[in-house]
Amino acid sequence: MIIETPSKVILFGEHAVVYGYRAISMAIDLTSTIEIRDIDGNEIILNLNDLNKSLRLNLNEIKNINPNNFGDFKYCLCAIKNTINYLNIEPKTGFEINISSKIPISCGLGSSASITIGTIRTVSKFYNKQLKDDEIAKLGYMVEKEIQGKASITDTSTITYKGILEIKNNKFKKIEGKFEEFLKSCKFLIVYAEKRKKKTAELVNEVAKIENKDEIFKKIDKIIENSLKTDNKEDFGKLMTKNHELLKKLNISTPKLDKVVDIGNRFGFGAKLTGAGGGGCVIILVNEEKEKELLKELNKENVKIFKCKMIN
Ligand SMILES: Nc1ncnc2c1ncn2[C@@H]1O[C@H](COP(=O)(O)OP(=O)(O)O)[C@@H](O)[C@H]1O
Ligand SMILES: C[C@@](O)(CCOP(=O)(O)O)CC(=O)O
Ligand SMILES: [Mg+2]
Repeated sequence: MIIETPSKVILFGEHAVVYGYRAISMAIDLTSTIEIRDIDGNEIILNLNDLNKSLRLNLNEIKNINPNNFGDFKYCLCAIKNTINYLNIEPKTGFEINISSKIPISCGLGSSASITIGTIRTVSKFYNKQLKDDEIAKLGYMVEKEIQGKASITDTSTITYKGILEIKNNKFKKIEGKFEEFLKSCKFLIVYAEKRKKKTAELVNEVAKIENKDEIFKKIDKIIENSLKTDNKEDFGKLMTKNHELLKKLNISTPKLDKVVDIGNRFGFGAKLTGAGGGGCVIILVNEEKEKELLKELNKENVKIFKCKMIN
């Protein structure tokens, strides 16, 4: 059995959302693929194809492991463990899981949440249990929280329910109607600017220590309130850039991210870093009249450009 799972991009509100403030996020068509098959014996074999890493463990170990001791395997292992415990089954059949992904790892596009939700769907189906999306999203959120320490439902909910979500107080609402139509008419570019040196967990914990963070988060919340009322790309882009300026005050931007955002401002309607920051990706709202110049400038910067579509 093979299951493909999307990733996400945060349009506004990363970090603030961890503290109950608003965020807007969108599921995108960069996907991870998880394959599961039964094997003889009572083992679990995990192959992380992109990282060239494999792990074998005994089936009866899984229920009590501490995933945080397993490096890059931790999201996948925690998802397997929590799913088996939630389903309340005694696993008897061994299985092998193969993970491969088109989502650049640890750069703000929710690769961890994609792997987590994909693993939960795969393992529950393997045991012939049909989980509802609400159960899958909840299990996924518990995994991100367990590994990150602090987390919001943003990534796991967006990847489970797809489309565009508004998150507030750790609850979500699907964005539909006029604002959805406006967002669908917007062309976004996702630019992988540089490798991120830190994992989301570390960045979330660093932001937690910033004393005036609530003041900054309140300003971000106001930006989102205004963005929800607009149907003008120029205004929307300016709001994205304003959000970026506030993220800089949380010390999660870098000179490279700022440079790409600057190009996004000069040749597009606006731009901001997306996800936990500290490197990784920038999202740019394209001004189609200047798209050629935008791409020309970006191509001078040794970046990778993803033209992603929203998945619903
Ligand atoms: N292709 C993959 N194969 C295996 N594990 C992955 C893969 N992509 C992501 N992960 C897991 O997710 C972690 C990165 O998560 P995180 O730091 O939250 O970054 P992101 O912004 O991409 O979600 C990796 O260290 C690894 O544990
Ligand atoms: C920083 C945060 O708001 C988003 C993190 O996204 P990512 O793992 O960088 O894709 C954390 C969260 O919402 O759990
Ligand atoms: Mg993540």
